[in-house]
Order: sequence, then C-alpha cells, then structure tokens
Amino acid sequence: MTSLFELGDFGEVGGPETGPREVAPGAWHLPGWLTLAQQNWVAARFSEWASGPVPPAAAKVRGHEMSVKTVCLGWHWQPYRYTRDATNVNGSRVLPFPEWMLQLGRRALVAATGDAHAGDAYTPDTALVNFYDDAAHMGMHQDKDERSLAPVVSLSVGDSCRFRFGNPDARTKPYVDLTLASGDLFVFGGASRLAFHGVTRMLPGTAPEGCGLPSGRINITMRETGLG
Ligand SMILES: O=C(O)CCC(=O)C(=O)O
Ligand SMILES: [Fe+2]
Repeated sequence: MTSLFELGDFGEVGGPETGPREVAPGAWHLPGWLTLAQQNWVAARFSEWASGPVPPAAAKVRGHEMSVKTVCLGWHWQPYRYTRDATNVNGSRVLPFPEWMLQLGRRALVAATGDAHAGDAYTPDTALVNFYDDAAHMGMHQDKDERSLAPVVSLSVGDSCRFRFGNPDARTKPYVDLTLASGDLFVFGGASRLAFHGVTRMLPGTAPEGCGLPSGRINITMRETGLG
C-alpha cells in the first residue's frame, strides 16, 4: 500500500496565504492541509474501517440517536466513556489505532503551531471517525471524556460543513463559525481544549472531484484518552 506520506506535501493545497489561522487561543484552522491524493487515501481507509469488526453506528445520547454514524479506532467511544469493545454496537473489539495516524497527528501539531517539537510527546490512541450525510449535524459539546488534555486533531474529507467553535465556559457566544472543507485540518488544545464546538449544517454538493467521497463527509478526530 502506498504511504500517505508519499502523496504530496502537507499544506501544499492551502498554501502559506491561507493558514494556519488561530481562531481562538490554542485552536488553529489549516485549510487544504491534505492534498487531494491524501484525501482520497483517507477515504479508502474509511471504507476499510467501515467494513471492519464494528460498523459505523449512531450513538444514543439521552435516548436520541445522533445523526452522525461513528466508527472508532484504538478505543471505542460511547456516551460518555471509552471501552475497547463496542458494547453499544455489536460487542466486538475496535480496530487498532494506526501508526500512520499517530505520525499524522504529530505532523498536524507541528503544522498548526509552527513549533517543530509540538508533536514530540503526542500519543493519540483513539480516533472517532464520523460520517455525515446531507442532513447530519452535531450539537455544541465538549470533548471531555479523555483523561489527557493533549490536543484534538481533526481532519475532514468530502462535503464541506459549517463548524462552530466556541469557548470552554458555555455553548453560547463567543464563538466563530467557519467552513471545514475537504482536506482541512483543525487542531484544538491548550486554552481551547475544552471549548464547546459543533457542526451546524452540511453543505451538500461541495466535495471536490477526486477526493474519494462524492457525497457526505468524513471527519476524523484523534485524541489521547489517557487510559494507558
Ligand atoms: O465533525 C467535526 O468536525 C467535529 C466532530 C466532533 O466534534 C466530535 O466527533 O467530537
Ligand atoms: Fe467534538
């Protein structure tokens, strides 16, 4: 299999004029961080994960199914904890967290912060991979089921969405609304690690030709669970 790291240089598409943009303290948006070939490669991995031991499934939050379907790597997330086995889906153990994703996460932190050592100690061990159809969204929430406060690294492939990134205190203003498009990187850590965020709506029909996902959106968030 071709390596993701041979498919062009990260940041080559967005270029120096577009990123990184620090949208809140410790939160960066890097448009076009993955090349089209890299997006395509990630979309192909998603197909493999989706046909793996645990199918993408809608988690139930307070009795309501979420509109996104999620497949996890390394550790399985369900409201509101991590387990090795997907006990709320089919009981199977999730696929391991891939080594390439760890490397990608480290590079993402370097790219976002501009600090060559920002990724040295980063050891993400879980990824939540969400699939959004045209109608899917995600309410404002904090990623707070991890014991580690290491940054969250988010990558998107397919259709664009409107993403709302707020503050750690409340799901209300101040927040910024931005578009996350195919290939975009978003990183949040530090003072923004526990900021509320969500996907307000999808922008159907915006996936670039050749990204590997003609409709819908994949979002990967990698995290350190701190569970050891
Ligand atoms: O889809 C996104 O961009 C965000 C996903 C997210 O916030 C999550 O999975 O916790
Ligand atoms: Fe989140």
